[in-house]
Amino acid sequence: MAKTTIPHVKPADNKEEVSWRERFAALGNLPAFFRLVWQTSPALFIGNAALRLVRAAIPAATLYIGKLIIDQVVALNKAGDISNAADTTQLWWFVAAEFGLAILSTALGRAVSLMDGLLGDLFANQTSIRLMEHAATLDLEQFEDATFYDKLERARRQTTGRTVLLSGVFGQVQELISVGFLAAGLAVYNPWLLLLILVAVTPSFIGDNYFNQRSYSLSRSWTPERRELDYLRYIGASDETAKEVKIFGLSGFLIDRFRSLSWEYFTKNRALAISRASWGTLLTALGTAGYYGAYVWIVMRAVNGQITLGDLTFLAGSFRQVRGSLEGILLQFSSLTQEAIYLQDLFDYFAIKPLIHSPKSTRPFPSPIREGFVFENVGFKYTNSERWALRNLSFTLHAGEKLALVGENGAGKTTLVKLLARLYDPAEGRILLDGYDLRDYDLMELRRNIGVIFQDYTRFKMSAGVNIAVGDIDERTNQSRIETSAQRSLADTVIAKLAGGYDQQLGRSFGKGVELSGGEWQKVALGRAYMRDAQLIILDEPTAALDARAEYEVFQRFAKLTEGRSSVIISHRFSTVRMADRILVLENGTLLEIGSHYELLEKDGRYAELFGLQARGYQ
Ligand SMILES: Nc1ncnc2c1ncn2[C@@H]1O[C@H](COP(=O)(O)OP(=O)(O)OP(=O)(O)O)[C@@H](O)[C@H]1O
Repeated sequence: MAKTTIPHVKPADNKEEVSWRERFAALGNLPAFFRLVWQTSPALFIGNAALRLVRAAIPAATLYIGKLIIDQVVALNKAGDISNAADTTQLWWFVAAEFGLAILSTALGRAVSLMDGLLGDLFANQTSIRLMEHAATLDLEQFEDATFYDKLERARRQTTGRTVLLSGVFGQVQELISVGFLAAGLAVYNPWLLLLILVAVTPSFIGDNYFNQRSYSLSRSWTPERRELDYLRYIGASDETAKEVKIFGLSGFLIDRFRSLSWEYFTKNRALAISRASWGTLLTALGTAGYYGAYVWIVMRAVNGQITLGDLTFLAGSFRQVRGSLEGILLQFSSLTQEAIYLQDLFDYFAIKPLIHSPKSTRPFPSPIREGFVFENVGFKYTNSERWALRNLSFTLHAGEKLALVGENGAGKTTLVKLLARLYDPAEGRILLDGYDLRDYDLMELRRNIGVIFQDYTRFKMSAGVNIAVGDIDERTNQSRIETSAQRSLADTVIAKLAGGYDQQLGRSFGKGVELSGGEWQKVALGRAYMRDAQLIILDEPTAALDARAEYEVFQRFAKLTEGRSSVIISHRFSTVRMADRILVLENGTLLEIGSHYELLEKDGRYAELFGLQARGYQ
């Protein structure tokens, strides 16, 4: 992926107003933007620029030929010999030339918008890919941060509609060149006309800038609410939520929230749009008055015979076009700075750097792991929380050991697992692997050696085979490996019942997808653990949805299949937990007890209490 160096300005995240200085500074993003567009397709980029250049010369040329035609007609009239074929040859050549220019202009216009469209589509695709690539490098913690999500959301919106900016800037340059030609013609007659035009368009330029700024600020400050609106629209009409929305009768509640939030946004936008339209009309009228002032002056000169009729049409036409083009340029300029500020959001997102990464020089990953993982006084706090999720945690997960984590909801079990996989780094203390800090190893290699199935595993709306293969996606075409993994996790019996077998689309979102039961999904997800040839396998409540027989079978197999490897199991079922070599009991993020099932029963502490509670429940 090509590297892009960027941000020039950074409007503070929730700031409502964007100053003029910031708007101009945001234009500094344009070179980086054009680099991205150039990388998208150099051929389309050059083609587009070249065609626009040619097109820029057409208006002045057309007007000038128009002037020649009129002067010629007047001259022929004066001579009183319009029927003389020899004298009209030149006239018809001029007409033919104007006709040719008109055709050329239309053809070029079509070609340019075709190229804009193609380039825009390609650019949107490539930016989406970059967006996903960058997301893959970021930390889990960054995804859990609401302001990050707002940035991501704004960046995502940049991936479409960027053709506006693209054709805007190209069009701007094209217009400027056009105006250059026309203005040169006007200046020859009277340079003051140019000044008059500039004065005439200034009020509407200032007005437009002001309103663009307000509209950007409004849209920016409403990013969280717009995200909420999207979310409400999604949960109000989605297969995933339909069940609960119906049972609990939530649609009224969701619609009310959507209605009030969207109405609030609409009214703010409407107020802005109305005042923009009113001021726009007034300020443009000022410009029109300026134009007619100049027009009167030109007409008077023609009446007095100071300029020819051809000159009159050329000047009036040029004047009208220069005014229109200048107005367009200035208007575009203000929306251009607005687009450039939006662009800042995209670049801001790309500028977010992950905090968890591999060190410059890495230590080779032990194969096999000899000593195991050692937690030394580990503490961790989520950024958006005041509480320590884990604190003063010290224990060893020996190589080849089967460790179970037990604790009440919120005790910190999942957090511990996330630290092992370096989804987060400890805020205090450290985790060692075979004597060295986890941070000394290559991050990808560490993750390759650890297989984790989380309790909230993802149900990919893809084929059954892919849903297992995600455990080691490089092996997705290795059918026998997928099937073996499925047998080990009991997913094979689930898949045998599917009409499409391993190719069966799961989930109802696409085509002929079928939905699985909770336990069936869990068996499929468990298969991922066996796809991965990991040295440490972690199952976070992997059997919560399984029936008693399936759970028993899964663990019998799991014990056998993880022989010689380390494993961590989180479970609230003591029938599962007791099979572990040692059990670690967590409470409020701290270690309460650690030992084998029998040791802990003998100790008669919290584990014995919880075990007794559950056992009594079955009596
Ligand atoms: N992403 C997060 N951001 C902020 N706080 C979090 C986050 N994830 C977990 N927590 C908090 O950290 C604490 C430990 O959570 P953790 O998920 O590790 O508990 P657990 O023992 O796995 O619970 P359970 O048995 O319910 O799965 C909880 O108080 C929880 O509210």
